[in-house]
Amino acid sequence: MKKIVLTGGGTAGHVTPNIALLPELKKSGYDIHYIGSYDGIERKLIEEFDIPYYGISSGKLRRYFDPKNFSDPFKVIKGFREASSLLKKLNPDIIFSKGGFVTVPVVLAAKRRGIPYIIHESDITPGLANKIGIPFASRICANFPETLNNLPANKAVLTGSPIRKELFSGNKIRGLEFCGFTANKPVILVIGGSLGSVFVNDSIRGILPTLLENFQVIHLCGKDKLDENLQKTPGYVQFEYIKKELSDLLDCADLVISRAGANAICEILALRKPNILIPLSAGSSRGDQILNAESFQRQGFSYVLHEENLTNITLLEAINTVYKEKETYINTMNHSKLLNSIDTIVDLINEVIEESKTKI
Ligand SMILES: CC(=O)N[C@H]1[C@@H](OP(=O)(O)OP(=O)(O)OC[C@H]2O[C@@H](n3ccc(=O)[nH]c3=O)[C@H](O)[C@@H]2O)O[C@H](CO)[C@@H](O)[C@@H]1O
Repeated sequence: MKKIVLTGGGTAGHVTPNIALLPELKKSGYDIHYIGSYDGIERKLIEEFDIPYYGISSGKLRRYFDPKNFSDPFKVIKGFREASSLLKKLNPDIIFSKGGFVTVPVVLAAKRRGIPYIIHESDITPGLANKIGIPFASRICANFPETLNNLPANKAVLTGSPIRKELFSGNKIRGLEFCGFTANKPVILVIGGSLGSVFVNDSIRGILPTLLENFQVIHLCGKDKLDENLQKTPGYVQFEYIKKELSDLLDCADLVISRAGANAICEILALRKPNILIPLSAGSSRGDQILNAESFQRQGFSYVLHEENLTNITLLEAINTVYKEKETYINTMNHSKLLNSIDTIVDLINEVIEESKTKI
């Protein structure tokens, strides 16, 4: 039986593509193991699936000053030792790394032990963790065609991002019932990224009374970001994070307002949802979401509202415009080609294992 270790974590965007691969990997007969951090979101998300999970120490690598910069490198070294002894014990045929800081010790340990690994990059420009692993990776999967320019041509493959199959089988009625909504008013689904976004939350809550005159609002606001004062507002529901009901909520949404995390926007596109993207600003990140959002805007899939331009007025205008022009957006999205990412990635995994056997 072939053995694979999946790794990725820190935010859900570094985990849900791994989850999307699970059914196909199981069908292909893989013995699947997961390495994540001791207490990251990946642990909670993976624990629902029947696969062994191993926690390791994880330290963040930052490009800016933070007192933790003194302690985190030691965590990475500890994580490397832990990953190395885990890989010795598990002896997998291959590792699939979805990115996030916890993957750095794993891919470095894989390199040391001569275990081949594949990296997947969801964003247009590779994140720091993936950049560290790229030079020794057997293949690098890219989500955006633009990313190929930043990757070694002999290893880069355009695969798109694996999307969980169950997201395509949502049910509108179930979604409305789950929220206690009626079918009389259109529904806006707000997704502030997997961790939630204070900026997006405040922006939506700031226009809520006006919004609720014409819409019902489902708000995925992130852990510890519920607003108790709004709990009983008719036509408004808030959740910290939604797992299995997400497909139903997406199905009943007439419009989605979202951060521009690479996975969320690919899911929104795949489900043909008219959308407004509010990318995380360059001041708080490397600017990856701005590039993701601008790519979608150029292709006519999204209306983009940058943080610096967002006011109550511009947000309401954006909502009214996109809702009015929703058919145009849907038509444009209908012309986008959905890549068969899951099958392509599983084929690549098989290919790299075969290659590694011939090298021995
Ligand atoms: C702050 C930060 O570092 N954000 C990065 C992070 O975002 P983040 O983790 O938010 O990633 P994405 O938006 O790409 O993916 C979020 C995933 O969580 C799922 N989901 C979300 C909310 C919910 O309630 N339930 C649920 O299942 C979405 O369906 C999606 O599959 O990784 C992305 C992919 O590398 C990057 O583009 C983002 O810039």
